[in-house]
Amino acid sequence: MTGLILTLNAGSSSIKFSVYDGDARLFRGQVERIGPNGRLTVKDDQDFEHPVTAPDLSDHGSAVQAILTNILPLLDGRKISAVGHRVVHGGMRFDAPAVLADETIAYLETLTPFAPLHQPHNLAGIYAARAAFGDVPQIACFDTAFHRHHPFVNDTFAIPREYYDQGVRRYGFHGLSYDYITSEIAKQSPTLAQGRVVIAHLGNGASMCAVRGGRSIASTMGFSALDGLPMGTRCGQIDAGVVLYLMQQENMTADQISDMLYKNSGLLGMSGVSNDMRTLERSDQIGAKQAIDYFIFRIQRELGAMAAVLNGIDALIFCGGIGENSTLIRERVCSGMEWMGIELDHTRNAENTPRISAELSRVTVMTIPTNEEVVIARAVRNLA
Ligand SMILES: Nc1ncnc2c1ncn2[C@@H]1O[C@H](COP(=O)(O)OP(=O)(O)O)[C@@H](O)[C@H]1O
Ligand SMILES: CC(=O)OP(=O)(O)O
Ligand SMILES: [Mg+2]
Repeated sequence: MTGLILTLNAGSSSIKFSVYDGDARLFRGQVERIGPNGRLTVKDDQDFEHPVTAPDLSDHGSAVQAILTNILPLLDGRKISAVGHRVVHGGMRFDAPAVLADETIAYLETLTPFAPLHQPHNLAGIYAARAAFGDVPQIACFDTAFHRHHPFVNDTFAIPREYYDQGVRRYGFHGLSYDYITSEIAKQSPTLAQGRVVIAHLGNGASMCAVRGGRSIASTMGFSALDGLPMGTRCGQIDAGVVLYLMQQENMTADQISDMLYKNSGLLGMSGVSNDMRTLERSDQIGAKQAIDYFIFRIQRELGAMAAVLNGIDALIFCGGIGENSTLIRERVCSGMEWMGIELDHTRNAENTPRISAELSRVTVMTIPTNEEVVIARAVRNLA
């Protein structure tokens, strides 16, 4: 491929992007906290931060526009020859990246109700890139693909079979991140790559994945990106009876419940303070403390479950905005897990070094910065 590759990775609260020339990354950056306090950063590969103009970062569509307006002038006239997108949901159909034909996009539109906080933003990026770059190949990389070969018991709910056949399954998400981390483990330790690894992707969205021999066995996320751990604004695992109660006794509509569970729950809903872990860590409000306590409790509980599913654990990897940066959260997750063979080295943990477990810890604990863009660019080079 002669031209440049643009990757777009729209999350629930951010859009990350990179520009690659073959394997070499030329630029990267992100719009963080999309909304009234959104912030755009653009860096080159020497980590030099370019000045930006970003008048409107109020929603995902305007954030994509701002990214394009700011990076295209930096390319010295070189053309973008392919665009790779993170797409959260690939449904039952995709277990690998795909070229975005009209018919594929139409299929992805039908999955919006499965991932309302993500899929529309991913599609907005696809439409914006089409408008900006015309016919250049566009490739979708699916968060669900990494998990598509879960054993049946980890793919189903105990409801009538017809719903499984319709696609009501435990898909799992954050697959690009898990794919990247798995490939990094393989580079750093071929022995661990063959082993039983639990990866905790703790960002604004958060999930954990059990990996054996490089393949996903289980995810804490299920049918939607609501399940599992509590997140910035999402509830995580919830008794279906609560949803029935809200409908039947509180007379809430489906839209109201959806808004509540996706946008007003999780760390934000519990704390009444913020969805942002940095703010919660600094807060002295009781709600902030309780929200963090619950976050830790659920991660530890799922860690036990993941280790059981894997028949033991050889490594625990932290990634995502919280996993990569919060010394406190990693410390608290590991504290009390000595029975499982986890022992932190507190100095290394405070330094965010890759290996943060103690020399004699039976389980290797690591912090590995995730990079979904590398996985997207890899797929574009293979398919475009
Ligand atoms: N130094 C830090 N300490 C604690 N939390 C942090 C730190 N840096 C970032 N975070 C948290 O990471 C989360 C965002 O993670 P990220 O993976 O970037 O989000 P997204 O899911 O939108 O991609 C926020 O809750 C933010 O507060
Ligand atoms: C699937 C998901 O939760 O993604 P994000 O962490 O980007 O919100
Ligand atoms: Mg993310």
